[in-house]
Amino acid sequence: MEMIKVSIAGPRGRMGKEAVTLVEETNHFELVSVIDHKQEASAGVPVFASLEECFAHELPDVLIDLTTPEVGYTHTKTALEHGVRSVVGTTGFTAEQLEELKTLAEDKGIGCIIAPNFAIGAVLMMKFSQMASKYFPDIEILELHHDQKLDAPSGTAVKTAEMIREVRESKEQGHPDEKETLQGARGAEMDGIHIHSVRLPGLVAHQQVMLGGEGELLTIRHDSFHRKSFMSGVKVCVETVMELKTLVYGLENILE
Ligand SMILES: NC(=O)C1=CN([C@@H]2O[C@H](COP(=O)(O)OP(=O)(O)OC[C@H]3O[C@@H](n4cnc5c(N)ncnc54)[C@H](OP(=O)(O)O)[C@@H]3O)[C@@H](O)[C@H]2O)C=CC1
Ligand SMILES: O=C(O)C1=N[C@H](C(=O)O)C[C@H](O)C1
Repeated sequence: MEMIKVSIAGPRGRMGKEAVTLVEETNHFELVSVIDHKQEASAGVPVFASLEECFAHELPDVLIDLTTPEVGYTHTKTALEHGVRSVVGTTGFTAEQLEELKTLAEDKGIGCIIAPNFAIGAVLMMKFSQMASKYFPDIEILELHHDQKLDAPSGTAVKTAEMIREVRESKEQGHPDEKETLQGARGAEMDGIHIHSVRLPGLVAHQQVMLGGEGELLTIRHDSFHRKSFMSGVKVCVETVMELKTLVYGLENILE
């Protein structure tokens, strides 16, 4: 297999550290640089304070971005403008930003993968929920994460609701006259699906999709107990993005 040169943005972060280890331990990946705005990372490769400085030094084949919503969007855009493929785990992008980045990837004719969840089990949980929603259209999503997470709802919860929207008629759920006596009690809402976000120390990344029917409840749940759970997905994305000429949003679209 041909060697793939990789740069990682956010190498000191919870996900970034795991990604550095993954790239270092994969024979056909080579870590060529990291981007750390505080230049505190010790990765044994050049550390750049910005993506522009990094690209001026050497263009990698693939940028892995694991930063924050604003930084991740800017990095992905900058990478595409420089003709560099990106694998983006960072969540919190708007639909408009995704559309803009897709147009840019296609204009440049290069690959980009934005995957709100790299865990294979989480992708299956989303697919199973999509399948089940045809039979149980009343759905509430409960996502639970560590208390350092910046975005709510999680990218996974948003993606789950989007996938369900592809196969389920729009639906008002709950009593038509229901009123919140405490704002937020019914959570956020996407296409009638209510999304509830829990943030607590001790949690990693968890999601439970509850589908209610007459006299029954189907619960589909996934738990990531360790961030290693995301790394096989990152590896597949780095390999696959080399072959793409467009932006793919969601790991489910590249798994066989
Ligand atoms: N797709 C998936 O499967 C997963 C996605 N995620 C997503 O990945 C992202 C990162 O999560 P996580 O690792 O937990 O977060 P962390 O806060 O642990 O890591 C983010 C890192 O990015 C750094 N950073 C911020 N700005 C810049 C910049 N301009 N240049 C370089 N680095 C920068 C931060 O540094 P500092 O703190 O010093 O500012 C920090 O080290 C989030 O959006 C999260 O939702 C998380 C898990 C799985
Ligand atoms: O911030 C996290 O931790 C995670 N973020 C992603 C999301 O927003 O869905 C993926 C996973 O849930 C962990």
